[in-house]
Amino acid sequence: MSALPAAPSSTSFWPAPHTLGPVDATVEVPGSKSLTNRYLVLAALANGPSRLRAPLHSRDSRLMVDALRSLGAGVEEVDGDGRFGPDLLVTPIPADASGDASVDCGLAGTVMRFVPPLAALRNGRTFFDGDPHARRRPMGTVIGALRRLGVPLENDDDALPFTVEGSGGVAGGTLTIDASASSQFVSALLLVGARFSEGLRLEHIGPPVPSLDHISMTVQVLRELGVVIDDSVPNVWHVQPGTINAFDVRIEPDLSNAGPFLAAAVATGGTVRMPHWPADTTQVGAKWRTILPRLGAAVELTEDSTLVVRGTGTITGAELADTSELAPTVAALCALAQTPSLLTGIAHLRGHETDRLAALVAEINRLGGDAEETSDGLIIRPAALHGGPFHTYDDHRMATAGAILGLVVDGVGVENIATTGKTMPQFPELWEAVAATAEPSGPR
Ligand SMILES: O=C(O)C1=C[C@@H](OP(=O)(O)O)[C@@H](O)[C@H](O)C1
Ligand SMILES: C=C(OP(=O)(O)O)C(=O)O
Repeated sequence: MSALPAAPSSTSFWPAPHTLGPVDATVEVPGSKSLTNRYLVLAALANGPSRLRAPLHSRDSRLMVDALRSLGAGVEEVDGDGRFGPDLLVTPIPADASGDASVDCGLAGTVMRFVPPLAALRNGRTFFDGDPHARRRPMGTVIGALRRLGVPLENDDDALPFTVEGSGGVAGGTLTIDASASSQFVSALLLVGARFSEGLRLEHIGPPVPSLDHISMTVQVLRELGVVIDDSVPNVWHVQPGTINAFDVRIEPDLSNAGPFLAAAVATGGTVRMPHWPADTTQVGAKWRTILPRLGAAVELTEDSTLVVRGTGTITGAELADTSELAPTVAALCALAQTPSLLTGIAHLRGHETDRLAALVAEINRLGGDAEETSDGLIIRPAALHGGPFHTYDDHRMATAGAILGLVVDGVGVENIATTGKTMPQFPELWEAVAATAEPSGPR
C-alpha cells in the first residue's frame, strides 16, 4: 500500500484563489462526516425512528444513506434549520429484513467498514464494492472479524469487492483483531456490538491503533444512546447486548473540514472566525486549538462559541504527533513554515483515500518544496514554493491542501477540485468567498 495511482482520474485543474493580503472572514462549515455517518448507522439499528438535525450532505453521507436504504432502513429528508441542507428522518432496518442487496462504498471508509457488520445481522446476501482505489484500502480486519464471528463471506483477497451472507443474527462474544491499519475496524464492530445476542468483547492486539479520537467518538455516541460499553482497559472494549435508543440529535460542524479555513488565517496572516465551535467534542478537529498555536497562530474560543484564529504572518514549523485526518492540512501549513516540521504517528495515512504520505511529498515537492517520508510520517523543511499543478488522487484532503498552498503561492492549479464533494461539496464557493476577503495590497 505505497504506490500512488499511476494516472489521476481527472485532468481538470482549478485555479486556486491567490491572495496578496490577509483574509478576514467568518465561515460556517457543514456537519461532521464522522458524526453523521455514525448516527445514520445507529438510527438504522435503533428501537424507533430517529432524527438527525443539520447533518452532512456530501458524497460520503449519501453513500451511507443509500447503503442503509438498500439494507431496508427508511431515510427521508425533511425541512430543518441547517444552513447546508435538510434534516434526515430515519426508520430502522426491520427485524425481519431479508433478500439480496448491493452497497456502493465509493471511497468512504465509514461505509466500507461500518456497513458490513450491519449486513451480517440481516437475512440475505449483501454485495459490497466501491471506487477503484477503495479496492486497495485495508479491509482484511473487518472481513476476518466477521468470519470469526461465524458470518460466511465470499471474498478472495481481504479487500473489496466481497459478499456478506447474513443469516438474521450474530451471536457475538469475544473477538481479537489487529486494528493498527485503521481505527474504523474497532468502531465498525462497536457500533453493532449491542445488537449481537451475547454482546461483544473486542480486543486489539498489534501495533498501536491510530486515530484514537474516532474511537472515543464511537464510545461516546453509543453511551448517549443507552449502550453500556466499558473502555476502561486500553485496547479492550466490552459492549453489553441491549437496545440502541432512538434519538433526535443535532450534528456538530465538521471540525476537520474547518481546518483548511482556519489554515487560511495562518497562511495569510489574517483572521478567520468560525461560529458554533463545540467546546466539548470528540472530533479530532478539537486539536486545532493546540496545533495552530504550535505553528505560530493565536487561537481563542470566545464566550459565544466562536473560534477565532489569527495568523501572525510567520509560520513556525513544529513536531506534531497523531494528527490523523488533519495531517494534509497541517502538512500544507508546514510547507509554508520558516522552520522544519516533523509529523509522526501517521503511517496509516498510506491506506487513506490515497497514499497520503507519498501524495503530499510528491505534490509539495512538485511546487519546489522539501518534503520527505519517514516510516511513520513526514519531514517538511522550509523552501521557496512556485506555482504549478497540484495532483489530488481523488482525495478531498489533498485538494484542500493544494488550495491552502495556492492562497500564498501564485499559479497553483488544484486537480479535480470536485473531489472535495466527498465531505464538503461547498468547498470551492466557501473558499473563494474567504479568499475574496483578503486585502488586495500590502505586505503580508
Ligand atoms: O471513524 C471515522 O469516522 C474516521 C476514522 C479515521 O480513520 P482511520 O483510523 O483509518 O484514520 C479518520 O481518518 C476517518 O477520516 C474517519
Ligand atoms: C480518511 C478519511 O476518510 P474515510 O472516512 O474514507 O476513511 C478522511 O476523510 O480523511
